[in-house]
Amino acid sequence: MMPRPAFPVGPLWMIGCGNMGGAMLRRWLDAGLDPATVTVVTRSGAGVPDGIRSLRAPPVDERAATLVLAVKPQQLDAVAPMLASIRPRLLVSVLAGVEEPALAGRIPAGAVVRAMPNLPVAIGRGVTALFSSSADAGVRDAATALAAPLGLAEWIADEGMFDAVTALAGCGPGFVFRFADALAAAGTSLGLPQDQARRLALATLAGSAEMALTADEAPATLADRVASLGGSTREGLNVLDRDDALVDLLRRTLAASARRNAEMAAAAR
Ligand SMILES: NC(=O)C1=CN([C@@H]2O[C@H](COP(=O)(O)OP(=O)(O)OC[C@H]3O[C@@H](n4cnc5c(N)ncnc54)[C@H](O)[C@@H]3O)[C@@H](O)[C@H]2O)C=CC1
Ligand SMILES: O=C(O)[C@@H]1CCC=N1
Repeated sequence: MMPRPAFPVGPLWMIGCGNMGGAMLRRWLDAGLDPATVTVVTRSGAGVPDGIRSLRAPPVDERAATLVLAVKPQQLDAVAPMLASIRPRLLVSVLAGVEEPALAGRIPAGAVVRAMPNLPVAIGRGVTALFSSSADAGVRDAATALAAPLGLAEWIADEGMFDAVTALAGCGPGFVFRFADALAAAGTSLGLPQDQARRLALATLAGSAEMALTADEAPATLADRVASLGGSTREGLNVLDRDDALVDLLRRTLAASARRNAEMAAAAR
């Protein structure tokens, strides 16, 4: 296995540390990020990992080399003024929708990287999409080094694709968790005890995903392998496939999320 790239040299400040910031930071610390180089700035002080300096305003005793912005898009204008004179080498924003010029215009930095992580980064099995208009190799290496311990990291060439990537991978775990519940509920409706149905649903999802990730064949081929001719899986697949029911449902699901990302982008322009 390739050695993981080293974390960028500190100090690293994280602004906002809720569901996503907290998941990323905990994973970075597990992966060897030096806690002494990290400062978290939040409104409430809640949710900051033990052993990390937690403040309500940016520190005055150091300058951030890397600034990770992890507040909600709607909170950007509340935090931007206190960050406007920091001028970090690298600003990494995980804000859905909010575009690079909107970030650079509010928080001057050597370079801006948009990152779109998802919740499984907490266990190092997430997806992080990255975009920057900067071609600087140092900037790209630093962002890649931050994303690598979180799971799969992919650079996106066109910022216009970022709302789509966000809908698929950023929001995706929410849809998968909902699917897991629906699969379990469907099992319960056939008579299985609720806790057993949930265990079976989650293990089935995990095993199928792992198998699809490592298989040489496409998921469609794997589905055909489950569906024996004249058997019961085919009957079930016929329900999902009729009039492209599942594909259509997911198309509308992702389109709704992408639309909301575009609205948040427009609000921040
Ligand atoms: N939750 C998720 O799965 C994902 C979230 N994101 C992005 O991550 C960002 C954060 O989302 P969540 O973590 O879910 O939200 P959250 O509400 O859990 O966390 C927000 C954090 O910002 C802090 N905050 C709010 N106002 C502040 C202020 N004025 N000054 C300092 N800190 C302040 C809060 O104290 C909290 O720590 C969003 O921009 C979202 O688009 C991106 C990908 C996935
Ligand atoms: O729901 C949201 O707006 C964020 C973006 C991706 C996942 N959560």
